[in-house]
Amino acid sequence: MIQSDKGADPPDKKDMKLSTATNPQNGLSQILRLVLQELSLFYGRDVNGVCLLYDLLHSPWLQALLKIYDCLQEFKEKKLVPATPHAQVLSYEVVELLRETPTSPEIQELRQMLQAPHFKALLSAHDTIAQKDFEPLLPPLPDNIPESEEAMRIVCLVKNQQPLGATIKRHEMTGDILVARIIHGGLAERSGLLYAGDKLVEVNGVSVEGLDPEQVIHILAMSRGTIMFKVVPVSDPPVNSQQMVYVRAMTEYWPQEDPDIPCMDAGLPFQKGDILQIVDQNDALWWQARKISDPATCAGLVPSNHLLKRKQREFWWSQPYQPHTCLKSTLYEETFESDKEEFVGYGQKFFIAGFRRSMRLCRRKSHLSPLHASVCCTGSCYSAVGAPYEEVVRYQRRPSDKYRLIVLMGPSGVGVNELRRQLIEFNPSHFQSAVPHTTRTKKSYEMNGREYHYVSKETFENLIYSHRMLEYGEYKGHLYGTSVDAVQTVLVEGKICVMDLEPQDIQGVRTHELKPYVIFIKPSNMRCMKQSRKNAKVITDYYVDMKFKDEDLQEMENLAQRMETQFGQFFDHVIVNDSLHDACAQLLSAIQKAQEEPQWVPATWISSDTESQ
Ligand SMILES: Nc1ncnc2c1ncn2[C@@H]1O[C@H](COP(=O)(O)OP(=O)(O)OP(=O)(O)O)[C@@H](O)[C@H]1O
Repeated sequence: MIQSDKGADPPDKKDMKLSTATNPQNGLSQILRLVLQELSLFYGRDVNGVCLLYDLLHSPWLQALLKIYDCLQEFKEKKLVPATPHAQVLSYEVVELLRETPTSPEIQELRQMLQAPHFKALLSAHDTIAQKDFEPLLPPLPDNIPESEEAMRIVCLVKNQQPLGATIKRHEMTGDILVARIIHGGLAERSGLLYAGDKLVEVNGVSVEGLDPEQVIHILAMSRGTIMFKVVPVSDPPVNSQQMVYVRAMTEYWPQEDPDIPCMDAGLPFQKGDILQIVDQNDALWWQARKISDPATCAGLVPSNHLLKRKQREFWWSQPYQPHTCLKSTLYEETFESDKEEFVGYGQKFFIAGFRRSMRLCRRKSHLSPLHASVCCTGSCYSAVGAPYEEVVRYQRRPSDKYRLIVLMGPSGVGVNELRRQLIEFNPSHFQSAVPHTTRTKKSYEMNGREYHYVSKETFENLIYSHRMLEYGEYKGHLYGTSVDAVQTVLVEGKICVMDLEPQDIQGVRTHELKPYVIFIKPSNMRCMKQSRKNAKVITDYYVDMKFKDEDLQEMENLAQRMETQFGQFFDHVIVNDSLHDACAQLLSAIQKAQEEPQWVPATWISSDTESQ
């Protein structure tokens, strides 16, 4: 026990011995208080810098700092001495006092008690303990530490169900076992005790010298509870100062199928369209990433952009030649020269542009035309060697911004047009289609700019070559298509433009100007489709009122699968069109979210946005 030596000082000396901190004359806090008082006199006047100085000296952090300083000063100046002499003096003085005092039975009893062996033993025990120093006793440093000796670090980690979150490798030249990388969010990283580059010397007391990394991993795998590493720390631990980057996976990746991955168990599998948070790009070949859908888990290894591109290219070259990968339905292959009603929207409550019966058909048929191939295949078809990751950012449309273009996509007959029509009928002042262009001549009952924009073939082709056509096709010798300007006209009016597209046209609309939100309309399973499409009619240009056959439904399902496999990375939302009522409700809600809630969009859309402001 230690205590302050207050009792030893005469009362008049006590004040002097008080710390400068508690002495009201000398304490720093007191000095500061006086300065503040002085300053407060000038505070109201316009003296240069006084207010700033006053505020600074008055700041709570400075006050707190001074308090700590004062406390430390006070503590420093208190003479803390062991209690031993004190206790001895006390017992001696009491005994002396008792001797001098006239004896009485009570004092006699007290004297006996104080002189009793157990009381003496108690005082002696107290003094012995008071003399003890309870600070930990460190062993003396050996005098003969060789200069070449490397500093070691002992690291103990308690292994639970999760992996350690570190990978090891053997140094090519020295054969040392090194920590290759520390996985973000893993046990090793959270401990803050192991770094990439640390040299393993022992694991659980077993020397790793001469062992293969696999043997070391085996030791680790067999260990339960606490694992003790003896490591030679890396001289310069790597610092991850990189910014977090978010990317959309434009391809899929399965670590189990990749023989090149440095550690298969540490790999992160992902699918097209997954949003990944890249947490570490220090390694040129292997990045560390997390799925944003699963942020709590520790990161995993993914190939870097450069490496994945290389892998894609190698895979692409290893595939047999395919002339074109555009998707094409076999549902409609014949042509039927009839003059039947052209607009599906005809005969309804009001006319809706952009619902020409053959619009989707002509686009599908035209994808093999030389004109389309010359424009489309240069860049708009997603090629196998396209960027494997697309950097994305969170985008929240401001109320003053134009609405995002809504793109519906799906296999023939799934209900893309039906849903689009229902949406526009539900609120025609809010949702609208763009008026398409055509090279055919205007009919007597039509109006330029209502059913179509009627233009010459030359004008139409110029629009295509200048990339102002979002989609187009040839049908019965005439060109049909939707231009960027037609979509912009709807958006500028403050309405939501809803259009349908073939998947191969998707790249053309993905611009910062339109910021499209792509909704994939998917068929449900065959059993449900048979039920829900019992009374539905296939819309073709060669049969009227043809019912869906099983083959049609099967074809639809197959095509939907191919679309998802090939273009799934572009889909922002997927709706299964089983019950039309439910699908409409889901569509409305998805569109509302797209316009009002933050969404992941390509980073280039936003940076070009800022530039244009
Ligand atoms: N959920 C549904 N339940 C029942 N019938 C539906 C449903 N969705 C669409 N249909 C019907 O299926 C038929 C085909 O729909 P729609 O014309 O919209 O297909 P599409 O995807 O636009 O394909 P295409 O462009 O080839 O015509 C229409 O008769 C439509 O009313």
